[in-house]
Amino acid sequence: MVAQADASLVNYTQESKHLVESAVGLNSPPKEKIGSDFDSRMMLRCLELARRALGRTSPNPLVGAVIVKDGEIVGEGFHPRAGEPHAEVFALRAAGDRARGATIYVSLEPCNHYGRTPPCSEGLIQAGVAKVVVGMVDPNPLVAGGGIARLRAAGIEVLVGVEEAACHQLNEAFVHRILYKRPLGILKYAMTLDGKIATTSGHSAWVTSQEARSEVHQLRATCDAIIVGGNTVRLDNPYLTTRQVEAHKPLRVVMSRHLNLPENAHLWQTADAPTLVLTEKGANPDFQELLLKQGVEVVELTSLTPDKAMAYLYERGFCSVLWECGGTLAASAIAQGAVQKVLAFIAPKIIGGSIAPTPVGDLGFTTMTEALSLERVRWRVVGSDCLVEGYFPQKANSQ
Ligand SMILES: Nc1nc(O)c(N)c(N[C@@H]2O[C@H](COP(=O)(O)O)[C@@H](O)[C@H]2O)n1
Ligand SMILES: [Zn+2]
Repeated sequence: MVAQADASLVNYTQESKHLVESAVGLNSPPKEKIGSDFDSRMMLRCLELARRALGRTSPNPLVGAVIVKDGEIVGEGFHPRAGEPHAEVFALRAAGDRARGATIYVSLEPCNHYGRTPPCSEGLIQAGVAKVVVGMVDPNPLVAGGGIARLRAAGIEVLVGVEEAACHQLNEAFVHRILYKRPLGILKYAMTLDGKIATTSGHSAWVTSQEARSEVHQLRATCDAIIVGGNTVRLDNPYLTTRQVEAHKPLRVVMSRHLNLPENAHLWQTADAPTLVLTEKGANPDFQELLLKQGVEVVELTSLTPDKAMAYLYERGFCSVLWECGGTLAASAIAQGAVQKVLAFIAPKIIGGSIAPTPVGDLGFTTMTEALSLERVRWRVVGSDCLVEGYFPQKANSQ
């Protein structure tokens, strides 16, 4: 039985629930283009700015802002990390007095609450902006349309939904975290044309091309954590780094119930990225001591399952987790609803072998009608390989 994740929309008022459902594409029909071509260009610039903080803002979203006066950009900003000012504040600082009577473009609805920082809605009102163009409604129940309502109540013109799909795409992990109270789980694997991730002897270096492997390093830099099981550490001895000096370094997470892991794994011998081992209460105290001496963090959970691991990483403020595990753990993560998105690199190679490992282990299905179908499927060529991407269906629980 595969778990179906429900978005809990019960914390919203009836009005904000509709706004959020529409913004995040739950229960809503396709929409027409909103705003002019110039509005679209400015919003895409906001997204470009927001991307400068990729991987560094969790639990906060990626947000960019641009201020335009008389057709010219007079201020820009983006949110660099949680605890620091929001994108709008940086843009207002850059624009100074030129913000009065100007239009501000912002990829996410301005906030209207006191969090780690004061409400941007009030900052925009005080700065005297004439118009606010918003990419998407903020699904955070503390905002959820409240920022837009506050600006309109102050007499400011507000246009909502410019390049909404692109704004949503950039913050899909933040949106998922808010709605489902779990990080977005992304399962990534590389397999041959005949569906194998290694030969029968376990050799897997390399299934895909150099270009595909570089793309994986870039993907890692956008995620908060990369998770594997003990088997992957024993068989592949991975580094799980981004290999890029300047990039964000996601937390490397190993799930191991008994800590029957090699003492000299690359993960504990390389300090280039932080490492966390999740285990169960009282597991192998000697090995725990060895890990701690190597600077590896160890956390004992009462029971170690993919969902428990995701619940723990949610509490730590993570928005996105990349599953780079073997087939058995991948099947269990899918079955527990810990995977929402799949990225499959397919190499045009055939290695054969009926016992060679496959990317997803047994899900207990016996008929094709039980197969899990992905939606919003896209594919493109990367080097000599094909990257197929899709999502498991999600639903809103809005009674
Ligand atoms: N519009 C907007 N711009 C930004 O730059 C942001 N970071 C946000 N974030 C929203 O506010 C919440 C975080 O508030 P604090 O940073 O703790 O004050 C976050 O959950 C978003 O809802 N919004
Ligand atoms: Zn704000």
